[in-house]
Amino acid sequence: MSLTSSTPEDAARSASLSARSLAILPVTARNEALSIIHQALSKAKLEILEANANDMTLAMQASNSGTLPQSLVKRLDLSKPGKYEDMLQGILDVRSLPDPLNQTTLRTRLDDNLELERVSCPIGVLLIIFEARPEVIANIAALAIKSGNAAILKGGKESSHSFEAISRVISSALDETQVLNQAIQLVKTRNVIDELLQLDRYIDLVIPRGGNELVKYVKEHTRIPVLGHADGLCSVYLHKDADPEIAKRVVVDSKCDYPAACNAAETLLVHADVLETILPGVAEALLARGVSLICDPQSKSALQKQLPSSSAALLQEATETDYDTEFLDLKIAIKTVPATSDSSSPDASLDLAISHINAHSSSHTDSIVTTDQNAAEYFMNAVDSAGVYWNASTRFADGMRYGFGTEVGISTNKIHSRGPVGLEGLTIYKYKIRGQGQVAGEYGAGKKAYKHEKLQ
Ligand SMILES: NC(=O)C1=CN([C@@H]2O[C@H](COP(=O)(O)OP(=O)(O)OC[C@H]3O[C@@H](n4cnc5c(N)ncnc54)[C@H](OP(=O)(O)O)[C@@H]3O)[C@@H](O)[C@H]2O)C=CC1
Ligand SMILES: N[C@@H](CCC(=O)OP(=O)(O)O)C(=O)O
Repeated sequence: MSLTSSTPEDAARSASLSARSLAILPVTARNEALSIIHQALSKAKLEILEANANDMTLAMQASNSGTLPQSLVKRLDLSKPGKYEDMLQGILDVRSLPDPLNQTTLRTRLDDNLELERVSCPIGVLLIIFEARPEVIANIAALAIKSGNAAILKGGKESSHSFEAISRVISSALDETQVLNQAIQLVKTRNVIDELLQLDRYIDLVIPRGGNELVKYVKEHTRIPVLGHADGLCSVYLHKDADPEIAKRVVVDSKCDYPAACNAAETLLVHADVLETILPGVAEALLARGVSLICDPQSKSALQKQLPSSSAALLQEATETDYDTEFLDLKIAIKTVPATSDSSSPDASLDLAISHINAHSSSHTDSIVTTDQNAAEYFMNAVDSAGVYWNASTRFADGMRYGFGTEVGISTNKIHSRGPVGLEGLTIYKYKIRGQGQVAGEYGAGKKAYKHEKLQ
């Protein structure tokens, strides 16, 4: 990993050259590089946590003076129990996954001794811009190396000490491997991004992971394909026949497990029939975890009837913008889905919930709680999001939880990869033809015919 390429163009050019050599390294060499990085990061834990403590001191000062959101401080904190170990485990998990390269996904006999094959391969050079979450650098470095891609990384400025310490360790670890040091490049400041975005001759894909503004900015300033990982405005919908215990578990986990994450729920949709039956238990559980409930008039009046007055006094009133807000905090906007019937639809309320989600969510992850399998399958087919869940927390949207080892982030793009991006999301394919001197002009009307036989 290079910390010091002299210009953005040098960084991109050398990354591009390294990508060529990485693409043809055997999986044993790529895995060995991951083992060496893992050992180095394990050994350097104290040094890295010290650097992270420096970032945290500055971030907490800024947060106390109101200039930095709490959600950013939470993401930045690498000392939270288990976080460092999860980062290390992610590297080992990626190492144990099957090689994503050179996998044949199609074979066709075009004619005798003329075979077509589709084979997975790396994308090339990735430019990945992400938030101030220090462990992401190790996650992405592991995925990039295993998938044979070079990567240029830019983390959030608040994580600069942690980022530099982790980069230094990965950089000297790479010197002991067959992966060229320049395959993973670091850029430290945002002012080089504009120039990198112009280098489409060297960079093959940009992955901006952060707020909508970042993704929009990148899309407007480059000709390089962009795989946006934008905000997560995730919803949970409690249908009329939801199981009350499942409703409580799913909603509380979706909101409270890690409120600063993009896969935390921000909106709770509730069928009108269960406002006074299931919602109160869910609301009490959320209030007990310190969540502010921002309610529409129907849900507020139902809860005022059902909750003790001390809890009812905590309810807040929603405005329309609350249903378009990613709080990243212990807050949730509650909206009632009217109990309605419509002869043209078997379940008009379900359609209303789906329409709300398709209009207001960020196509990241949305969940329905219901005991009705048909309603659940209908919801999962009709909601246009990267993750659509039934009776499960939105917090499952994650590469580690999907068995991808770890993730680059969660793509909110529709192509080329959607949801948590792991090794498969970082590969593309090429077509190989093996022939014996055949030419295209031999085939066609009145000439030889193609066989087009599917091969195993
Ligand atoms: N879908 C997903 O996988 C993820 C989504 N998110 C979303 O990200 C948001 C939180 O992250 P937040 O800290 O606000 O992230 P930001 O979008 O503010 O920043 C993320 C990164 O982008 C850089 N950046 C921002 N704007 C520009 C620009 N115009 N030009 C160049 N670089 C730029 C920042 O640089 P600098 O720090 O130097 O300013 C930082 O490195 C939430 O909405 C969350 O849901 C977060 C993580 C993953
Ligand atoms: N997939 C990760 C969260 C990904 C993510 O975007 O996180 P964040 O940077 O906190 O918004 C997880 O479940 O913790």
